[in-house]
Amino acid sequence: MRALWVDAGNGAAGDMLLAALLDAGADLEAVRSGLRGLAVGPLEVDAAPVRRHGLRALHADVRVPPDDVSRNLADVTAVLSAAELPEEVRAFALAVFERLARAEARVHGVDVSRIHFHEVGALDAIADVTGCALALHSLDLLDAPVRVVSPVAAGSGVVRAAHGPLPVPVPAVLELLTEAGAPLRSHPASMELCTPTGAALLATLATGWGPMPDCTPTAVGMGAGTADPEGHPNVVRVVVGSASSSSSSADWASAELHRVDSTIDDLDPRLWPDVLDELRTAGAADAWCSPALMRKGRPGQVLSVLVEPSRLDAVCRVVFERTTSLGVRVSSVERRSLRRDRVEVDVGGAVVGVKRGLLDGRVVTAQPEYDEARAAALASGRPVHEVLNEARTLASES
Ligand SMILES: O=C([S-])c1cc(C(=O)S)c[n+]([C@@H]2O[C@H](COP(=O)(O)O)[C@@H](O)[C@H]2O)c1
Ligand code: NI
Repeated sequence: MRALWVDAGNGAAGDMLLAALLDAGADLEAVRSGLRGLAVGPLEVDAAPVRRHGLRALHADVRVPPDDVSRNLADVTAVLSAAELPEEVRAFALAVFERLARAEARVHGVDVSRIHFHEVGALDAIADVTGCALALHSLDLLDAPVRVVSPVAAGSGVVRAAHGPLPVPVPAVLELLTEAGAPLRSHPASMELCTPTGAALLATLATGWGPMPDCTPTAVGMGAGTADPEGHPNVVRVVVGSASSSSSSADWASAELHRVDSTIDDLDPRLWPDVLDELRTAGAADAWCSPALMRKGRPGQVLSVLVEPSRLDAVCRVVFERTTSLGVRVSSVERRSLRRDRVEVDVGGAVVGVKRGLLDGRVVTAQPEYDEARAAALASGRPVHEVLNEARTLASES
């Protein structure tokens, strides 16, 4: 079973990831020819060996025509939709830009439809993202069930961007990594180590976060950034291999998480939705409540949270600060997640997205996005359950 581990312990940027994947054996010609299919070019990429702190690495030189267009998500989607690309490559690149758009929307406090990418929608970002998608495709990793990313170093200091000076980690990076439940790693370098494009790529490709999974490596890639700071090698490492049975005995990803439980019978019930939201913001991979009958026959809730080890303290802090809990139980759990994808189906002329769970190459669950099914039902005057059933059937067959 194909497996990928990305070592982002010195940060990550789009061009560094592309270089690392090329160094691990991705076909440069396939990347070049895919980029030629984008109508905004010519987008050129070359790769050359460099040394960073005594280590050999590959540097990707991505060249794009002069461009001062400010693009929004619809513009980037149009570019990618019109391009001649393998469908999985297009879907991956679109997913990266959708993540970027959601993060930008939250950072700037506007609706996703109204965000304008500045640097992150520029041609070099489009080339980096599409190039990484093509490189992952060439390494047969786009649907690999095990794709783990190490704790990410985001850096510190201040960077000058189109918005003016931004604190590092830049806001979009923190949003992207928080939404994805990524563990962060502190790093001595005072510079931007992880860029928004790098964070969006990591978040989209990661099926899990943590140390290298049990695997037999077949290739290693070192991707260098342009900067060569004095204090550390500015590189991303990737390890490509096959996952051994202990990391995942079937077509699913495995991750070691903590589970935090606390029984609570005296919290104002109106506060629960905000508590669950705050836990997710603090890095919870999942958070929920289940009703329980407690001491003295009082109805209460068992609050349960799944969280990466590096976010455990932040989650416990939210439980103690935002609820009436006086103590939590922490245990270790293994989470197994089905490989999943998203397809879009046409139900009576309306597009409905469907999330599918895959096992051994088969679709075992297909769940239409309720809001999209509801909109399609309203537009056609059909009952929602009929639209849901049709979307589910179409997605299971596609
Ligand atoms: O383009 C935009 S809107 C933008 C937003 C942010 C925020 O954190 S908000 C940061 N930046 C900076 O742009 C450069 C380029 O980023 P790439 O991901 O394209 O390499 C980088 O310094 C970001 O911090 C841009
Ligand atoms: Ni921004």
